[in-house]
Amino acid sequence: MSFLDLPPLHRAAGLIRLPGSKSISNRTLLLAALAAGDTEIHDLLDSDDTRVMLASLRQLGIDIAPIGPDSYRVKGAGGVFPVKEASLFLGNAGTAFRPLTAALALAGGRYTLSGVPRMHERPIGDLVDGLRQIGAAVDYLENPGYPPLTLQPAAIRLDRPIRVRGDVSSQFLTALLMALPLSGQAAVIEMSTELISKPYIEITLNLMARFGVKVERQGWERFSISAGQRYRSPGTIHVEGDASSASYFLAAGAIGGGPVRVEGVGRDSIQGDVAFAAALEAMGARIEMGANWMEARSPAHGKLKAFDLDLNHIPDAAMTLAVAALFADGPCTLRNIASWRVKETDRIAAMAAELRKVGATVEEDADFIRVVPPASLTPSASIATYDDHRMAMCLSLAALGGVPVRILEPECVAKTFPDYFERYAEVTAPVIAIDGPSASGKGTVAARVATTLGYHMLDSGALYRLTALAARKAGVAWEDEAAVAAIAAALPAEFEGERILLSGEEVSEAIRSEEMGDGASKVAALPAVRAALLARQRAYRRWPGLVADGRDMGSVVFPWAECKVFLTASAEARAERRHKQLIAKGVPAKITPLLQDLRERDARDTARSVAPLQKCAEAELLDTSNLSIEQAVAAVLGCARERIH
Ligand SMILES: Nc1ncnc2c1ncn2[C@@H]1O[C@H](COP(=O)(O)OP(=O)(O)OP(=O)(O)O)[C@@H](O)[C@H]1O
Ligand SMILES: Nc1ccn([C@H]2C[C@H](O)[C@@H](COP(=O)(O)O)O2)c(=O)n1
Repeated sequence: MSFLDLPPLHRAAGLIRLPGSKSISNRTLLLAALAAGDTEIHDLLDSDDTRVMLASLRQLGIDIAPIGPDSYRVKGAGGVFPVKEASLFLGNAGTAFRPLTAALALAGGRYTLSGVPRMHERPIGDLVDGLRQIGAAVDYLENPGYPPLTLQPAAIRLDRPIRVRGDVSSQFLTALLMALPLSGQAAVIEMSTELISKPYIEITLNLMARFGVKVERQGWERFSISAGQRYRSPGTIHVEGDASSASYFLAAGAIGGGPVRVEGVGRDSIQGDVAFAAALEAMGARIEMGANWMEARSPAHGKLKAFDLDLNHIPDAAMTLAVAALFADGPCTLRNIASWRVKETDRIAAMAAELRKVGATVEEDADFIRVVPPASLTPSASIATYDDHRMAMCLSLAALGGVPVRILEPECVAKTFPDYFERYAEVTAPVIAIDGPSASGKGTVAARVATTLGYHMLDSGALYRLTALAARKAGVAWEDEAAVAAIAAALPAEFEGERILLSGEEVSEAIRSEEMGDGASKVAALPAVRAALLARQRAYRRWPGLVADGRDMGSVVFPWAECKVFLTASAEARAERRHKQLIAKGVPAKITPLLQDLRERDARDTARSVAPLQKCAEAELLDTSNLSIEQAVAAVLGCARERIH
């Protein structure tokens, strides 16, 4: 069985650009396919569930072309699927299965829809009942009330309101709402029970409106669509970041100190799960929010507070609260979450079982769960994930209790967040940032510290040197900001141990020349080049930790680094070191021009407008003019031991 061992984590701080929202991605794909005209969709989520929807729509004859990273052009079929007979396999993607069932029931073709075994255990009877009321020919292929399904052409009549239950899944209502405009007739849906997860219906109505179809809503009991409304492409749609995925990072910030900032959702979001931030705030976490971002930090004093909340409106993000409860100052109760029982797994039972493994006392019932946090978490729990992405992501937060945690079958996160664990490491792995001027010994010291601690290493100067070399090879002037930035953004560089490759060619020595050092300093002064290399540098932050050396590691790239060192030495000592280094390599060199060159480089690196070389207030100053390498290494290790838990 596959597994991932998370190390004990003590702190979370950093910045995450969220993947696209699953709910918005799959709704938008379907609406774009049903609309008249072409739609460009940008920032689409790339995950198992969206791949299922893309593949199904293509199978149904919809022309969908990639036009860039996470961007597609969908040629709308104007409400008529070109393919009239198909057998679709929809995995465990509820956001594909339910809406496609309704849309295909009105499409006048012969279709079968099936999924993985768990999908065949997830109820769909309420939706089928609703479709049958309007004359749709939908039949169960195995067990009544559950997929797989078969659909046949039928005459659709909308002469009476459709009565549908809303207390098992709001996706049934979403599916009907999105499909009914295909009939061209006036349609009315009346809820026969209380509707759960209302914010998901708001997403549906919002997106339908963007595609030109207006739904009149009377409370949450009755929905009307007037006759003759057709989907029309809005032209371009940008998918927001996923608010449910944001919950793991916000919780990490609330548990592990923070700040953890997520970009892609914020105050202007159409997703109900942004309300998760309010629940964290109720626990005492400090939350800040902008139009398109949210940020969480631990309470100013003491632990997170216990809670007793009705979480019906945020069923997915509520799972994250169940794990945050491990860090609360008392028992926490999550109410009105019966829908958890029919999700990817029975999430109430699964959550209870796994929280017990890390030491919590858990009480569960049909629609609530109560978590009593332990005094300290049980180390080395093996967490089962039930082929449920959210179980894996939520339970990863337990490691923030300073205990190792094993996540079994971690690949299940691919359903909505394929690189979740890499991103989680980017806010939780400890960082030692070593900045300083040229030839101060940063690289030498950083490499030895990394080896001693078993940490990863980032030589950020090498990226600027590689950019300068790549520009030279491409005949691009080092002053040409836009062209050099384009090179930096797509830098074909690989690091294989000591070997550095550019487009497959070894350049380990070539980038170390004084000329490339000078070129690096010049391209590094260009803001667009620095911006192009920022995310790439941050991606080096991996468990168990990172030692990063450069000029702006502590100030810009890793401002959250636990341990920051400003390593320096007098210009004379540095010129002498560089001289020795070059002579040892058999490169002829003279002290005076080296000293002159170092001073010029210092001046340029210090005076530039973006990310200048400077000592941050919180960085430890280490002057190595009169220190041996061993003494310098010992000093940095001392700082790391003191500042990293
Ligand atoms: N106390 C010391 N600490 C670190 N390095 C030292 C020390 N004394 C001598 N050196 C030597 O100084 C030389 C320059 O070190 P290094 O290349 O690590 O510097 P750097 O700051 O990374 O330079 P650059 O920024 O130009 O890459 C190396 O040959 C190293 O062995
Ligand atoms: N984080 C960094 C790293 C390097 N640079 C620039 C400035 C240096 O002159 C040049 C080469 O770096 P070195 O290999 O000597 O460490 O790259 C920077 O601006 N920011």
